[in-house]
Amino acid sequence: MNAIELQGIRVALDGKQVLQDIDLTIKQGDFMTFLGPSGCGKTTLLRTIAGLQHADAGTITISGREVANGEKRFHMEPSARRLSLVFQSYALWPHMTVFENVAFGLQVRKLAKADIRRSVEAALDKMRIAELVARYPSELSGGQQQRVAIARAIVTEPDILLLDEPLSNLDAKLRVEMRAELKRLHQELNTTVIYVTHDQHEAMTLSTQVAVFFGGRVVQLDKPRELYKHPKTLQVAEFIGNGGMQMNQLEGVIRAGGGVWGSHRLETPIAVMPLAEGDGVNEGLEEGQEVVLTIRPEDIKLYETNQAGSLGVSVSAVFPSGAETLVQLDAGGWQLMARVIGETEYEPGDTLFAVLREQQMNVYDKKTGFLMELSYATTNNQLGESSHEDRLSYSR
Ligand SMILES: Nc1ncnc2c1ncn2[C@@H]1O[C@H](COP(=O)(O)OP(=O)(O)OP(=O)(O)O)[C@@H](O)[C@H]1O
Repeated sequence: MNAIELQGIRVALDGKQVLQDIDLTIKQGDFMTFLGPSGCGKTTLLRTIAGLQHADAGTITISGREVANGEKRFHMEPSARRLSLVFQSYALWPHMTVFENVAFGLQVRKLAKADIRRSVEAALDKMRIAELVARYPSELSGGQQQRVAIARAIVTEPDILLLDEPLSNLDAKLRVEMRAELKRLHQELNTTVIYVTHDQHEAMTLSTQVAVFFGGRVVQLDKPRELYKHPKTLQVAEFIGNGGMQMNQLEGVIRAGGGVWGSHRLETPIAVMPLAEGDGVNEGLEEGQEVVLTIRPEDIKLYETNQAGSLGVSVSAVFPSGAETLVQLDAGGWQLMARVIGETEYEPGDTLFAVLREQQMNVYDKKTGFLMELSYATTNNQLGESSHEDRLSYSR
């Protein structure tokens, strides 16, 4: 059974449409992340699922039960939806001990004292903070407070756990630690989790599914790996490419018999991809169509000797970081970043040969921003065997 189904959800706040026709299915046991820039509606959708915000239109079904219907003005109380919400601010009660904070939700339900104690201890154990049981929030670090907030959310054994940027108030080291804790917790509890963040790393490392939001719409729903490999629009590619996950962008143009990349403002193209023809392949391409190609640094391989289809480049800067080295390259005036595992001996000014792995390139229509499905005439891992003479050259 699906844990949550959203159909046609619309929400306006202060006369402004904040969510527009959201359709989304979240499966039981998924770790679904709502990812997107600030103000795109992630929190509003989370609050709408929780029942803290009413949908103007659309339906929400949780575990097969309709909990909201905008058209019918039906909105089930948040407490009846069997879900728990953890906010960015931990919102612990300062005058209560850790035990009392975590026990509160169970006391409201008037459970037996012995059962409450057992459940609270189990939740604190899961969050690895059993020893803090008698402390007050003011005696806890930020990370410990967030663990208490999560213990409080899981103690009621909700079907669904909603987490709104729960790590954003923590320092970098604690964030990494808590990320691992959340992953472990999800695997252990097998609860459906919805997680809001604008941090791509968090989304990639934690989620089973990611919904990318822009302007109140879900623009892509995918597994993290797919999202990383094939962003459906240039906007998504650029967003995913921020935050340390660099993405190279090259402008190009479609010419008869080939796609020409990185050449838009250059006399000589830095790369030409022979496009396959016939049987409807690559139909609809227009001569002169402007495109943007993206390729990740790890998909550019560097060689010291000339390779078939390689590109002559010069090293403009080297950024070692221990496990890997980023090498900035100048390709005929175009800057590219390549990632090399470990350390390198390369130095600025060195001449190298770069091979762009064609299967890992994404090509977008510059006008619409949508990913294009292109088939190339060569399927080897390199640029193709085209010699420089074969390349279609044109001037600015
Ligand atoms: N109570 C409100 N009244 C009016 N507009 C609101 C209200 N709450 C949010 N908004 C607007 O709705 C839009 C979506 O806000 P929301 O908080 O859902 O975005 P978000 O993607 O979660 O952003 P962030 O990552 O900054 O929290 C924003 O433009 C915001 O200004």
